[in-house]
Amino acid sequence: MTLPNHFELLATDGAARTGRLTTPHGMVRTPAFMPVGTAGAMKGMHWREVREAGADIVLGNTYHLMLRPGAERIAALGGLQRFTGWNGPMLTDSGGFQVMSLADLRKVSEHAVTFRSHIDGAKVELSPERSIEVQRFLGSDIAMQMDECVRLPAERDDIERAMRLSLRWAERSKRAFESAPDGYMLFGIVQGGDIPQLRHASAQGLVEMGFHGYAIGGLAVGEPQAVMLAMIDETAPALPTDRPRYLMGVGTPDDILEAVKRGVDMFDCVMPTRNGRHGVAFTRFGQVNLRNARHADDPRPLDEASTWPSARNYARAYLHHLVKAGETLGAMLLSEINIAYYQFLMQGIRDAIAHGTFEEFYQRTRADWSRGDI
Ligand SMILES: CNc1nc2cc3c(=O)[nH]c(N)nc3c(CCO)c2[nH]1
Repeated sequence: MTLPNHFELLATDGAARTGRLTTPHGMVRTPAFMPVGTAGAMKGMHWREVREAGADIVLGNTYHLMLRPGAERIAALGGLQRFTGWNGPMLTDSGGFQVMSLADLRKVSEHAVTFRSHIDGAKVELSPERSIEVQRFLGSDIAMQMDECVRLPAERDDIERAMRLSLRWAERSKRAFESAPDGYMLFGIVQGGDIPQLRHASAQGLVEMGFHGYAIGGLAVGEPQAVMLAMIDETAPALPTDRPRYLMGVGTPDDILEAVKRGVDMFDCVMPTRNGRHGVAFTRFGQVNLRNARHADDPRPLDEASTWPSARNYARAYLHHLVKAGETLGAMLLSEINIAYYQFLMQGIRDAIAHGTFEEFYQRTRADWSRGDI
């Protein structure tokens, strides 16, 4: 059964696309970068700054929120937007990936994944039906199917087993989602590791079921960038052109530029805030590690032409001091500077595709990154 389409393609330039995704809590301009607010907060930032930086949509996690404070509790308090104060679109991941990377004693069966909470050791079962129920309680605008993501490198048998399980879980997730009100969306997730035939089989299976959008999963799990890009080349063309494509967990600015060039519309990654907390800034001219002693006497801001005040108004010497002193303000400033840079990059990408100048944008942006004189 085909699901309604809330995505509108506005322009294409080669395989790159720019569009608009309408959700119950607002519009999402694509290509979009979704900052990751895992446990209902953007670490080190106010939502006001996330919005001002240009983010239309943020990501939350079923795994974390169902364990603490609890999905039913968030529903009773009005849902994620009311609970957190972020009043825009939200996407929630289904939990399978986080179980495999965070929980203890986890076990995957046909029915569900079972695990012990990393918070209090309680035994938890997460089935496709429970994952969808949690995402409905959270009230997220875009829910993800429950899937199993295999880290790479992996044996073909294991990749195929997880891909076929994920297809069966896609079916169950879709059935559990059917009662959702109009406008709320469910995305399927393509698996298949680094094996083209399995990627095609997974994409075909999901498209036959029909979803509001399609994620490319099972990547950014340890494989070289070349393998990730090759799998996007195999998968994107197998997905409908009129529906959004979301590359999960990606990535660096370079990863994003390469994936947009191959037809990807949505991204999420913890890197901007995580690297910010570790003293690394993303700028138009590449990454700057403020922990490095070479910044100790440097009065220059990170980028005097930046659209983001904190990137223009603070000396590198001060940022270096804050980072070395472990001052909270250091993590806060670098988190907002990095989120702002990622959104600046996405705005540049959207404008370039809309004007048919993506190739020039791609070349100039990559040249700026490698200037190295920063
Ligand atoms: C950082 N790399 C990464 N690869 C991913 C791959 C997957 C995946 O295959 N499935 C699901 N449900 N989530 C994924 C996530 C979490 C998204 O932030 C990933 N994150």
